[in-house]
Amino acid sequence: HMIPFLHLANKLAERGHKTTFLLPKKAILHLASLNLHTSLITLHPITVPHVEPLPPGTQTASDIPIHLNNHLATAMDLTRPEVELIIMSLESKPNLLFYDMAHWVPEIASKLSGVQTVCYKVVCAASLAIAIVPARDLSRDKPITESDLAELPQGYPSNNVVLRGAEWQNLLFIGLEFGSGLTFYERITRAIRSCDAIAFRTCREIEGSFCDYMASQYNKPVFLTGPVLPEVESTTTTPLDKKWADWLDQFTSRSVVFCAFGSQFVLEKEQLKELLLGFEMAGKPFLVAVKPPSGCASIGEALPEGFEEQVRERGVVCGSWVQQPQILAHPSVGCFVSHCGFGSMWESLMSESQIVLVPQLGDQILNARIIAGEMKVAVEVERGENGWVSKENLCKAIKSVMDEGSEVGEMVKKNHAKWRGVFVGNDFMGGYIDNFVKDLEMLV
Ligand SMILES: O=c1ccn([C@@H]2O[C@H](COP(=O)(O)OP(=O)(O)O[C@H]3O[C@H](CO)[C@@H](O)[C@H](O)[C@H]3O)[C@@H](O)[C@H]2O)c(=O)[nH]1
Repeated sequence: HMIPFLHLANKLAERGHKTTFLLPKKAILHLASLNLHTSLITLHPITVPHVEPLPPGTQTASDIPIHLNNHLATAMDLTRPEVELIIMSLESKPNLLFYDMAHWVPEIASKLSGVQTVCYKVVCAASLAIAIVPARDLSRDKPITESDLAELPQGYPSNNVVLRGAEWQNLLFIGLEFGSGLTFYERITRAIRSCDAIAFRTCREIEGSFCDYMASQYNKPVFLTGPVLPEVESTTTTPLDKKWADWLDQFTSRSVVFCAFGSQFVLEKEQLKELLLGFEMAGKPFLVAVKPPSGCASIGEALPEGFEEQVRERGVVCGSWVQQPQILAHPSVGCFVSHCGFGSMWESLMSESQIVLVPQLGDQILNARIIAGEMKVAVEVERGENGWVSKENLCKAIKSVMDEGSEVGEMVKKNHAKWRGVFVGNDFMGGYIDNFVKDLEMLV
């Protein structure tokens, strides 16, 4: 979640506002190049204390498998004294404190007079509206079940942006512990209840009803920042590495399939193998950038036998971080196979690529319902009963958007162009930020 916070700091800096951004040292190394206004944005290190059973040196969620996030949240809570000290010793008193899951930030603000707090949410508003609202009485006395969740909270504003059947399992984690003895549900409701304003990285055009629902559930003002994305073509943005630019340059316009699944999710080895066979089957050039699957130290261990030989001319699998926005902006890329994390969702909507979705976690499924189900700008890959994504289904989805003359392909392309026109035209993003700044000024 640090990338979207930094994007927002950049937009505020463009309007002359200063930000001090507290984050782990390792994240600073990784994200420093995204800081486009070093004179106004200070990246200030914090030390993440060791908490068992986290591997030594853990600093961010992308260092660990998802089931350990609970302990990382405990470690985050232990940074509170350091965070408080840093805030108290800032040269000038801040007007606003932004936070996400650190529910205790408003308690620090209350020690300084006149400091307002904003709980900034960088997941879709629908994912909070469906799960983490007071209308759900998720008491801790009994474990939360799928059927508890499948009953929508009273007043939830959609019958389409929902999970179905076994997909509800993806939300059971909200009843589990997420740091310092709190459940995820308790942590997030506490964080939202204690802020002065809630902010969402979304827009009214696609999530207005969910934002209104959140405002009424929490009885708080809700401010929207819009998508908040940097200009990929700008001179301040680091250009795409030559290695990838050269590789992509050899293919014709819009012919390459690019796949990435975000900073967090780790596939099972067999599922990754199956997906790779699906890319090969689709017959297009492809670049897959995913984390090595569970149990594998490197991506090489996860490749199907003879795969590298077979796809040498047209396929690459990379197990480390690539510059996703720059790759999406390359003219050879024609299809983005994405997990539909909220950041990737916005980046895909702004791109000219066709979009194929393989959502993994609960919020990603809701994002997919919004952009594939409601906006009809993307195709979601069908899963088998056990949640398995077969090579045939992946190949079918890719071909449905890439093959010439495909009706589905034409339909999503037309809808995507229409929505892209909305998001890219008329200073859509700038207008949202300007309004957001006005909302903040009123709050202050
Ligand atoms: O190799 C990579 C992989 C990712 N990215 C960037 O990293 C960000 C990834 O963000 P996102 O698409 O939101 O995915 P996750 O990292 O998986 O995000 C987490 O946070 C999201 C909210 O931002 C939630 O929607 C997801 O469920 C949760 O896993 C995007 O800006 C990508 O461009 C890269 O640049 N290179």
